[in-house]
Amino acid sequence: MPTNTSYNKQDLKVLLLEGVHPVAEDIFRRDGYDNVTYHKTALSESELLDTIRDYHFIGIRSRSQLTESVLNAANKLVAVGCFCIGTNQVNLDAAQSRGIPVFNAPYSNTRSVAELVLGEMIMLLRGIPAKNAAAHRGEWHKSAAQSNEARGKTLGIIGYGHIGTQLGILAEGIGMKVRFFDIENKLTLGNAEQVAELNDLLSSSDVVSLHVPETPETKGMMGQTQIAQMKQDSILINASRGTVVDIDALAQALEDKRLAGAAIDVFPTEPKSNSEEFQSPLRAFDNVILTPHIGGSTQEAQENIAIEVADKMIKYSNNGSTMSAVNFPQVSLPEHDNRHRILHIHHNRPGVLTQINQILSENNVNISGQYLQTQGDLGYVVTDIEDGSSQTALDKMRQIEGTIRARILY
Ligand SMILES: NC(=O)c1ccc[n+]([C@@H]2O[C@H](COP(=O)([O-])OP(=O)(O)OC[C@H]3O[C@@H](n4cnc5c(N)ncnc54)[C@H](O)[C@@H]3O)[C@@H](O)[C@H]2O)c1
Ligand SMILES: O=C(O)CC[C@@H](O)C(=O)O
Repeated sequence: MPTNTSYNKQDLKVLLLEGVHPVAEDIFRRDGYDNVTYHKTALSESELLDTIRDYHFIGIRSRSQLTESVLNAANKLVAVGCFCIGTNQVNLDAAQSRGIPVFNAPYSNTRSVAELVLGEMIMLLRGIPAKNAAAHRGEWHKSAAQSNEARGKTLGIIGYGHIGTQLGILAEGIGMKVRFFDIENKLTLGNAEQVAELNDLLSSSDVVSLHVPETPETKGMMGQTQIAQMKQDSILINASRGTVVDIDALAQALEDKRLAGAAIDVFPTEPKSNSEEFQSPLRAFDNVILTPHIGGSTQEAQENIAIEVADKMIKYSNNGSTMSAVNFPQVSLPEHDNRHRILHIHHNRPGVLTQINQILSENNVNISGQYLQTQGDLGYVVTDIEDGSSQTALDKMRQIEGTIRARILY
């Protein structure tokens, strides 16, 4: 249901990129945000620099890079929606320091990734990708050589989070033994076993599958040394982030017949659009499944993501709630029917709350509810008020030292 706001929703411009599921556009329009621009592709940095200044909301997937310069140009930007899990394509600190929350969908496509990896693992253990490629060329490789059941084999999962755990359960369901390596101590599901050292996992697994985020520590974490620690004729799967595996080292291990195969969904450099050629040394190998970053691309996942992220952006716009923002203090707010709500975003320093309340008191504004949350250098104070001059109070709050932005909802 459209809610009343202090602004005209039709004046707020929404830019949806990278073919996010169309239900996102429907959700914005249904709530009264009629000014939606929808693109099937990503925009380059220079295109974003030209375009973003007009928009209040932007929805992207993993290709569009919201760098500090792009965010500098985004004068009107209120919030960013990443219609995916990963948020490494956004400079989160730069967004935070400008008071822009970034939302994502941390769970909606995890099952899709786990299912794809399970399928790839079974295919690779049977040597199907190479046999399939040969059959397409007219060759007939009827042989059981290097063709194995998954039952009884060991799957080593690196990163036992939302995807890693689901994969572990699915793999145990077909009789695999599951071991995992994670930097955190994790509650193990099923009969999975956490191992303390990465090389222990690598040297004992028939299949190694990566499910870590992109961080400084995971960049290149599967390099020449780690790949050399993997068992002879084992399989490497990466559907996490392209920077995690050294592709040249993997290509060399395949060339040397150290590994039996691989499945790679994410790459250090990915084409910006479907019309750009995909370049990779892995194209030379029949025993490698190459997929165009579609681990989470199912109808079910994309629709759920669109609903989740569009709802979060609209809720923030209409009501100020920031639940599950990845770079912002998280506040879950009740509706504010018949009350004005002032949102104040500031650098987290002592005395700001006192000054806000002083201003409200001096303007005879009666507070009916107040919420404060901080994260790092950012403070977020939400004040519901019943009477008094809210616009004057807002104008004064904007003068408080350290204020990044403030707005009012009614
Ligand atoms: N291919 C796709 O289309 C696709 C789709 C969804 C997610 N992803 C990517 O998959 C990855 C995992 O997603 P998730 O939802 O399971 O994330 P998650 O945050 O739930 O789990 C990540 C796990 O990795 C662990 N970890 C972090 N750093 C580590 C390190 N250095 N060594 C070992 N473990 C480490 C964390 O403790 C956590 O348990 C993310 O990079 C995400 O962007 C890709
Ligand atoms: O949809 C995408 O572009 C990214 C999918 C995936 O990598 C994610 O981070 O959720």
